[in-house]
Amino acid sequence: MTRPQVYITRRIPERAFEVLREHAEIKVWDSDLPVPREILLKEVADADGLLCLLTEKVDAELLNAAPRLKVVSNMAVGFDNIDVAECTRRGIPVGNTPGVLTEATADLTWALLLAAARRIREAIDYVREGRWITWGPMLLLGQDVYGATIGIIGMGRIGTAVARRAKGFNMRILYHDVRRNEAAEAELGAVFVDMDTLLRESDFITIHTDLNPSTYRLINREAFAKMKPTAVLVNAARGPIVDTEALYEALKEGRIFAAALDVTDPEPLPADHPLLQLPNCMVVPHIGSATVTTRNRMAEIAALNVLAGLRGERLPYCVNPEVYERAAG
Ligand SMILES: NC(=O)C1=CN([C@@H]2O[C@H](COP(=O)(O)OP(=O)(O)OC[C@H]3O[C@@H](n4cnc5c(N)ncnc54)[C@H](OP(=O)(O)O)[C@@H]3O)[C@@H](O)[C@H]2O)C=CC1
Ligand SMILES: O=CC(=O)O
Repeated sequence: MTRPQVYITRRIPERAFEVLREHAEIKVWDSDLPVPREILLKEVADADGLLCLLTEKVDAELLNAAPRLKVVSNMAVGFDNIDVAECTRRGIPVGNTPGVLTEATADLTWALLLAAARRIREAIDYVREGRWITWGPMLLLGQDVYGATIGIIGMGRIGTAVARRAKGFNMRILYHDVRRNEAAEAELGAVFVDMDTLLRESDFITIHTDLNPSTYRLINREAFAKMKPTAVLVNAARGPIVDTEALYEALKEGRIFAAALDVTDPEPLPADHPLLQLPNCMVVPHIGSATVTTRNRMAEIAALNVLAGLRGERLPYCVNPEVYERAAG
């Protein structure tokens, strides 16, 4: 019997190969850089399973090029790179990797929040550039975190994990979401507010929604105009949720205190982008889930999703479960 073919679009942790090797022929784009689109379109021609990353666009063109595809498995929790409706229409289940990256991403969010509040990037540059002459009463003054107000946009898994950490800093926790999260309210004393209140009252604003039509450029000029001049914005979700030009203006003109971004629009941000010239902006290269343990777990789940799809079983983590209703109906 011929074994199913799986295409993996990048060098990923070995754990994925351990899960799949016995059951499928694996072909991998064995590089740390994304597979060029034209190669990807050729490679999926005989693929039964696709294990991809958030850098690959899975759209009708790709699906047309992959007539045998039985499963698309994203090694990420976010799946805005995938045309899920189109996959569903074709009866293809789509998998993602929720939960296992929640704590790592919340940790990174807090690393950014603290670093932006206390101007750590500027402070490191200051020392490295030999400008450190003496202790300075007015040197590199930042914002207090302990006891401040945090506004969390998107109180899902990662938003809630960020709020748990905020409890340890004795913060007042505001949040906004499309629906209330009563569990987070009961556990953490988080208070559900409208966006206006969150923007006006928060000292720290962190973003943890998925990217969807309702969150695209949710943080725009109007939103920045409502924030405190001392506010710190952290985006650890998706770049296009923030209007980059509006952010640049707000930072440049001192309408907010600082921003720290794990994700950008465009992504990657070119090295000569004006945002990178601003002392009150800190950018890291989309490393929210980048710990050894977390990436191993993500690889494992992504592989288990592929395996289930190849076997015609329900994916352990499926973003379009309606695909099974269609199949049953
Ligand atoms: N920087 C990084 O490396 C990482 C980034 N991410 C990003 O973080 C996102 C969140 O992950 P996770 O917490 O696991 O996902 P969840 O689905 O648990 O949380 C997202 C929350 O955002 C809510 N939401 C959706 N639209 C809006 C809106 N317009 N206004 C307010 N809230 C909204 C969702 O509500 P509802 O469920 O009702 O739609 C949900 O409660 C991912 O989609 C991904 O894009 C994730 C991991 C790592
Ligand atoms: O951005 C990362 C993800 O898992 O989504």
